[in-house]
Amino acid sequence: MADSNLWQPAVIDAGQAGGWALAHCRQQFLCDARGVLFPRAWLKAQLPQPQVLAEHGVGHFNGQPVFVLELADHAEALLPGGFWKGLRQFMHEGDLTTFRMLGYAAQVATWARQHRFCGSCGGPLQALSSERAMACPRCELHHYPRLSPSIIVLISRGDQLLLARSPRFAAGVYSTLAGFVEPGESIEECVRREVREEVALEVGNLRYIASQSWPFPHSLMLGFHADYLAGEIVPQPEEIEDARWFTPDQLPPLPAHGSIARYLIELYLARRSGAAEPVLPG
Ligand SMILES: NC(=O)C1=CN([C@@H]2O[C@H](COP(=O)(O)OP(=O)(O)OC[C@H]3O[C@@H](n4cnc5c(N)ncnc54)[C@H](O)[C@@H]3O)[C@@H](O)[C@H]2O)C=CC1
Ligand SMILES: [Mg+2]
Ligand SMILES: [Zn+2]
Repeated sequence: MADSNLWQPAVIDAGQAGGWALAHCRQQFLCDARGVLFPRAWLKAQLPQPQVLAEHGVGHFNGQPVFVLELADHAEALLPGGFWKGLRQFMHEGDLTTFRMLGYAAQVATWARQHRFCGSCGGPLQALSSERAMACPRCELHHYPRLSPSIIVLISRGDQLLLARSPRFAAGVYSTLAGFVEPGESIEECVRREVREEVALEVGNLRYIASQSWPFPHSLMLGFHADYLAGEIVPQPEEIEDARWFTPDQLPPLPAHGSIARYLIELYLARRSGAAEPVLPG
């Protein structure tokens, strides 16, 4: 279980001195033998100035302020004994408090990297100290962190579950269907559209189950269960390599523990068999 008192997100002015620093670049964090948090003044003294594209206060760890530095590239020589470690690896290692802190810092840092200039007028942006936003002094537009709502759905037909493979998955792994919400649609419409697009089936009786922040790089997963209504599976070319009905006693390799995909599958199996329900971390 994550200790919610140990890590608390907050907006902190980067003009403030002291605290700890994280160094991020494209979903990876700089580490050394001591870990991922560095004394901030010390770390900044090690880094050549042009390396630091942005700096944001992201919250408090154990009561101390934490800042994230977005670095231009993955140079390891920046730090004696330094190496880069991916956000996914932190997730797999299972230290939930650290993963929540790094997931949040990665989203802020990625957004900061991509919002140094105003997308409307092209002028340089400035961080606000009152809220998490980049403001344009020239045209007064405020740019907020980017979130991409995405649906994820477990479909069942009697005793069977529909699971599918994307070519991006690890060998052998099958998962629930997922996809980004599009402008103008409700999340229920999104579930029906994604299922139609990816496997050409019709589903009904949608039940919202749970949500999960998915910082790869900025998704918010909205998890559903749906019943099969009609159709034959036709996998979407390019997106879906294979999709099949599986019975609970013949399941393929499943997505990683901690993912909402895994949770939706395990929750359904637990409810069917009367076993203890799994817990979605977060
Ligand atoms: N936490 C979990 O258990 C799982 C999370 N996911 C996440 O769900 C999200 C959506 O799943 P996919 O099947 O990849 O989506 P999808 O079925 O909509 O297809 C992906 C395609 O959508 C387009 N796209 C990329 N970013 C977009 C955005 N922000 N808005 C709209 N379209 C975009 C691209 O063409 C991309 O190839 C991804 O972030 C994925 O990592 C997916 C499965 C499990
Ligand atoms: Mg998809
Ligand atoms: Zn502007």
